[in-house]
Amino acid sequence: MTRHLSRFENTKDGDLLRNETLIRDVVVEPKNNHIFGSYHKILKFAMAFCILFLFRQLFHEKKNCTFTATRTLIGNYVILGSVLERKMIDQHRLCAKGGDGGNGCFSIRRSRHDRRGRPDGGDGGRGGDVILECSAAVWDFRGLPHHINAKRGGNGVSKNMIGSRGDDKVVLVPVGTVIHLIEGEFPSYVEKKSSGILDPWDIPGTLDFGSSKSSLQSTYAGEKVEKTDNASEDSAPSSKEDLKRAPSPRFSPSTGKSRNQIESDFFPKPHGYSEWEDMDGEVSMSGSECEEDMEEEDEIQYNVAELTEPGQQIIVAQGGDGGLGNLHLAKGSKMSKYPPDLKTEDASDDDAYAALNIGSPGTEAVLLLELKSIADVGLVGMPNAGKSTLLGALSRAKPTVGHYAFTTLRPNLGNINFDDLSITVADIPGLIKGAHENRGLGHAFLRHIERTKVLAYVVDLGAAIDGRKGIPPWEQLKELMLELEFYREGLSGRPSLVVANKIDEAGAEQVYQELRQRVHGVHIFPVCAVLEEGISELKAGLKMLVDGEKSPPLTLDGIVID
Ligand SMILES: Nc1nc2c(ncn2[C@@H]2O[C@H](COP(=O)(O)OP(=O)(O)OP(=O)(O)O)[C@@H](O)[C@H]2O)c(=O)[nH]1
Repeated sequence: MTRHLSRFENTKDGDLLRNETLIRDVVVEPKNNHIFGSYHKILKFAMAFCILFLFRQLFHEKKNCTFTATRTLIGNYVILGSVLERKMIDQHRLCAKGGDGGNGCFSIRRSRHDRRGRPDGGDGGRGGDVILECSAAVWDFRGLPHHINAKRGGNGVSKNMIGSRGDDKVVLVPVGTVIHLIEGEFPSYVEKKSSGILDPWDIPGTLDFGSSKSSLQSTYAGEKVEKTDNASEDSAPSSKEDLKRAPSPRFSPSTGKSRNQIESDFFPKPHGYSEWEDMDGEVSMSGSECEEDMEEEDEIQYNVAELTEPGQQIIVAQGGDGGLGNLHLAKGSKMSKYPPDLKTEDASDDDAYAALNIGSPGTEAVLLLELKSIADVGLVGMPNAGKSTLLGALSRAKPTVGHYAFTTLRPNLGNINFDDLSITVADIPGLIKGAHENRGLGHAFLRHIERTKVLAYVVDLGAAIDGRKGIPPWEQLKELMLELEFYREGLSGRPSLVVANKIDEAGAEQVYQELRQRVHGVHIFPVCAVLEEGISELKAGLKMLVDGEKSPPLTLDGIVID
């Protein structure tokens, strides 16, 4: 599937953000390693119980009971499996908080030769980041917690020892996760992991901003990615070196001054270094300006980032910087005199000192995660049209098939392999009239169609024959198209073909002939998904469309209805 992702990279939704950021060792959340984590736990438990029971019976040489126990074991597994199969969770609200930075240490090292002593307090370690990692092992957002907090950095210690860095929290999310920002800081892509020993002072960057907001382009994993237009337009340091020198602008609760302001009081700015001026300007805005910004941030910012490739990582909440130990505070600052003469130092300096000594809080973000499946072909049809059966016939996928509507509750993916190409096909839950108003499975269905390149409309030829109360295939087509258009204009205009399914049913041949007369332009493929008839022709038709060959699409004008 990875190979096809690049096809979406230039779509409006597919614009990616990236950042130059180093990342450290990570602790993977074991809970999310499998979509049905809890489901499998229960099954394992049931299996273990039954196996124990089996051994007990064997031990007592009761063969009849052994047979009963085996049957119970299989029965339990099947029943639990079907009961616990639940609806896909493809939307998730997440509150992420980066770990706070550790506090700097205040320590004076005295010796026989140096009675006055020297400062040797180490700095606090950085807090951990909250990272979302794209993984093919995860199907939906099941098991993903709503609140994720990364670990706090360790406090600095004497003998100039830096506090330990807080552990990152890495959670796995499925391929095709789109991130919307409700509140907080913009996420930033992790470009590469550092292999060496970690620097607790290493500050991951925010977004990589260039001179022109819309023309900014960079590479991620060998592919070109673009920053979305709605990304933040603030100025920020351009290189990692600058980022190290310019700590993130945060406010100190004790002094009311920003961390930048305090640090610039203590450490003189390098001559001609304009970024400091910019950063200061940004931080020292008036209260009313801050409030305005806060109000703006309350609105949801859609599609700030998306994860489309396994292994991609994004920092959604950054750890706070560690506080300075007294060794660093003394160096290069006004406080070169040590220990400080508390009588002569003024109170504001004390406050400022305390503010620098305390680690910064980690950033917080409230996000809305949304899953949009990525496939080359989307099978679109009314419930019971035979989409799941068709997917099984086209690929080796084994989706659930049932003679009742809404058997499919989540998109199933399958691959059609050709010598030179592999096509991903998604069987999407059935669509009913009013789906755009969230009827039936509504948006849960339509969302997944947005990402497919080619649409295969699956119609049931037997729906209205022999006095059945179903909808004739041409009307099915019209309703499907209207629902797509109501949901998002232009969605139905993608390359498409029509699959006339259930041709094996009595009277279906006449319906097929009528369908051909009523629907013009688009290619129609008669198939019997159950018996796998007409499948090879359909595969060839899909390949042609995915390859980008021109073919007349289905249009509303091309459908004739009485
Ligand atoms: N006679 C006949 N029946 C078929 C054919 N294809 C599918 N069916 C039957 O139609 C019923 C519905 O099939 P599904 O594949 O579950 O249909 P679906 O479109 O995935 O249904 P939803 O999950 O509700 O969207 C099942 O009973 C299938 O056996 C076909 O080619 N011929």
